[in-house]
Amino acid sequence: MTAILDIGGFSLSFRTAKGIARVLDRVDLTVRPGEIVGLVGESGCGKTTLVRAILGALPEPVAKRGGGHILLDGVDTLSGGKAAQSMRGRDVTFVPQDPFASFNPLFRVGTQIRDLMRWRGPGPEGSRRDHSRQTGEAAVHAMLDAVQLPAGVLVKYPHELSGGQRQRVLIAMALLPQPRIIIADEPTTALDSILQAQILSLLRRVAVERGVAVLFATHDLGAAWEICDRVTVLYAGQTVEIGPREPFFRAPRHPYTRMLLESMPEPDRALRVIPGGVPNPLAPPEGCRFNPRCPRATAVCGETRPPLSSAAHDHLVACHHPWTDAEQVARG
Ligand SMILES: Nc1ncnc2c1ncn2[C@@H]1O[C@H](COP(=O)(O)OP(=O)(O)OP(=O)(O)O)[C@@H](O)[C@H]1O
Repeated sequence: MTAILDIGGFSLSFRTAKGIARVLDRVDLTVRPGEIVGLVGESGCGKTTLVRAILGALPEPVAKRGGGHILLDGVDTLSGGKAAQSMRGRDVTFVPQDPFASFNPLFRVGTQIRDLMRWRGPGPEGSRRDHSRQTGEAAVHAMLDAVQLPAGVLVKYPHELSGGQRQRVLIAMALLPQPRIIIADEPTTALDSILQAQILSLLRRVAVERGVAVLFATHDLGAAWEICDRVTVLYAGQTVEIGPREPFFRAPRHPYTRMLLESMPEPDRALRVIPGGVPNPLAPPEGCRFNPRCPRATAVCGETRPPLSSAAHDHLVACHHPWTDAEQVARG
């Protein structure tokens, strides 16, 4: 199936006062139509930078594009062309991390939703994009219903809603333009764990019902397990593993993925941490960027970057010494 989002060999650096920060290094990632893909990695691995690049919202002129491509439905999102601009907020929408900062505190929620509909709502009557006022109102009410909010939220100010309600409104706003893909950057980080689970299952349900694809950036593997069909792991700006949810969590191939999974808190087990930290992109290690922290690293890992290669069906890993099936079975 042709990917709705196709990122291949994409590199990006930032010019800083201290030199060039090589933040993304030949990243690969795809999202197929209707699919929910997790973009996972520790803080500082480049998730937000990649999300901004997909949205065509990089800080100019400090961001410098390297090689590779980001194609959204075949359109280069960083081209600055009309096609890329008109996709933003329509074919691709965004659910941000902080639900409060994303609203204007001076206007009622309904006003902000109607403004969005005016600029990015569905178009001519009968088409996929229908601009008529009644249809717009009906769509807003249907969407509030889908995210389980009463119509009364429309007359409230953002500060009169709870964090969970604000995030539900933002999900409704991301769905209203009938996008092909929603980009969600840590959408539940600001919420407590019970609300997080509720919002994630809501996001999954409404996306699946409407056939909308989701790219879900998170540092939380538990959250990825909750809602994703596939997971892509980014480490220090490099794609290290891509796999379907079940085999990915049952038999991770990359040592980083495995250690990331082991570092998830579990009852009756001491917390395990990955020693060291994500490298500074001003001076990243040669070869595989995880090699200084990796217990399986050998000389080749510091010399040559391993290509992404097939580990199992639809499961790719970029590692010179990936976990094998036999090792997974022996380790349990
Ligand atoms: N405008 C910028 N100029 C220079 N460096 C930047 C800029 N924006 C991000 N970076 C650097 O890029 C790297 C990746 O940051 P990014 O925010 O994309 O990571 P992340 O995985 O989203 O982390 P987090 O989960 O903490 O947001 C970091 O080292 C960060 O300092």
